[in-house]
This record gives sequence, structure tokens and C-alpha cells, in this order.
Amino acid sequence: MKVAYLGPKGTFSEEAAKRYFNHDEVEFFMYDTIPDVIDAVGEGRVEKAIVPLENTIEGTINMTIDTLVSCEGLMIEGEFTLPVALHLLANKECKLSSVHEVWSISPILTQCRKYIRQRSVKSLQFDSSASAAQTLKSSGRLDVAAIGSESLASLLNLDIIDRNIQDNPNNQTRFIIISEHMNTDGDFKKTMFVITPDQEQPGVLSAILNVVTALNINLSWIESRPTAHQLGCYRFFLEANNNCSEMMIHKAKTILETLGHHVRILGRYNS
Ligand SMILES: O=C(O)C(=O)C[C@]1(C(=O)O)C=C[C@@H](O)C=C1
Repeated sequence: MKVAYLGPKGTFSEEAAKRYFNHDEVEFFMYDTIPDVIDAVGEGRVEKAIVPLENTIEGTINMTIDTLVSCEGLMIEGEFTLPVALHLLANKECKLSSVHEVWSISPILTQCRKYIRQRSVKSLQFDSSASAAQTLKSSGRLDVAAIGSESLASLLNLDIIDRNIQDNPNNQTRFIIISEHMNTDGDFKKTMFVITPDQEQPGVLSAILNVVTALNINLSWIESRPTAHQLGCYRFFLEANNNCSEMMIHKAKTILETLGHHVRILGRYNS
């Protein structure tokens, strides 16, 4: 089986991929950006991909859900939660006091927002923690540090000059596993609905939630994202976590469609 994740070597995505797909028949493929990872499944170059969906501090990884929703045939088939401890990585001889800029992927910079403000350092975005660390290593610079994992530091032989710099010590990232197939057989604890209202009108979200409440569907996650057509128009991601049966999902979909909304089931899965 071919599986894609965000490279290069040493990313948190790699750690999640190797822990989740921990059997022999897996061939891993690394891509440079999260949209590229998702496109690899959409274009049939791999069968599955693992990408970050949300983080304790940063919240939703918009890059992930915006790309996922733009690829018609893709489904969520599983999820996996990884603890994320973030460290400041630097070239040998670099002193913490001489660091004036930190590099990493945007969600990581946000997870260390307090630290970055306290130290009054600049920040620069990269496509992943590992690409930031690799660039740092090859530059040899002593006034810049990268933010990433302990294993990334050992992989590139960088020093850890400050530890656990994330805003919350219990930081975690929830990854999703995506494929082109909907899980059908068996019991699935979670179901992801994407609801795009036909038109923006007062109380549209409340009307959707009324349907959910009436059907006794319990939500574990809700997110709204702009449809990108017009300012103020949103689509809603609703994750149900109480083992909705196929019949219940069908019922919810039918009622919401009757109310004029576009409904897509983005997958059924277990943790
Ligand atoms: O840059 C990496 O190491 C990644 O795997 C990406 C990513 C993310 O974008 O959320 C994945 C999990 C962690 O939250 C930090 C970074």
C-alpha cells in the first residue's frame, strides 16, 4: 500500500505516519506541502495519506480542510492523535541569546506564539518543520533557530537550545487518514458532514443545528470555513461522535437537503 505524508524526513507527519501505518506492506511517499500530500491521493499516485487536521493550540489546520473539501472524491477513513513537544533547534555553537529569528511551518509558529512574543524574535514560515531545519543546517547560521521535534534535531545533528517551548505542555495534533473510499462495513464512532448552505440567510447555522439536535446527534467538532465565493458565505464541518447508523446519516442528509443545503459525507471512522 502506498501512503503519502508531509516531508522531508523528520516532520511530525512522518512520526504520525510511521506510528499509524506500523506494518510491513507500506511504501511511504513524502511531499513538500500539505496540499501536495492530499492531491497525491486525489490523483491516484498513492492510496492513502495522513495529514494534520487540528491542534490543541492552533485549532483547525485550514490548509488541510480547504484542500480536502476542494477534492470531490476524497474521504476520511481514520484518525490518529500525536503528542507534539516543540523545541528550538540550532547549529552547533549557537547561543540562545543570539537567536533573532525562528523558522517553522505556520501551525508550529502559532503553537509557540507566547514564546516568540516573549523573546521578541521574528518568525519565518516554511512548508514544514523539517524543511525549516534543513535550510538552517545548510545555511550554517548562528542567529536563527528552527522549531521542531527532538527526532528532527537528532536526524540533522542540530542542538536543542530550548525545550518544550509550545504554549501548552499538553499539546497534541489530531491527524486524519484520507483515501478515495468510504468506510462502510462495521461500526464507526465518528461521521464527518460538510454542509454548504444554498444561500446565506439569518439563522442558517441554527437551523442546521436544530436538525442535528432533533436527531440526537452528538457533535465533537464544528468548524466553519469561507466558501471563497462571497464575503460572509460559509460552509460548516460537523463531526458526529455517537456511532451514527447509516440510516441516521441518511436521515440527517435528506432533511438538510430538503432545507436546501448541499450535504457531503466526508467519511466515517474510528480513532
Ligand atoms: O511540519 C511538520 O513537522 C508537520 O508535520 C506539520 C504539522 C502541522 O502543520 O500541524 C503537523 C503536526 C504538528 O502540529 C506540527 C506541524
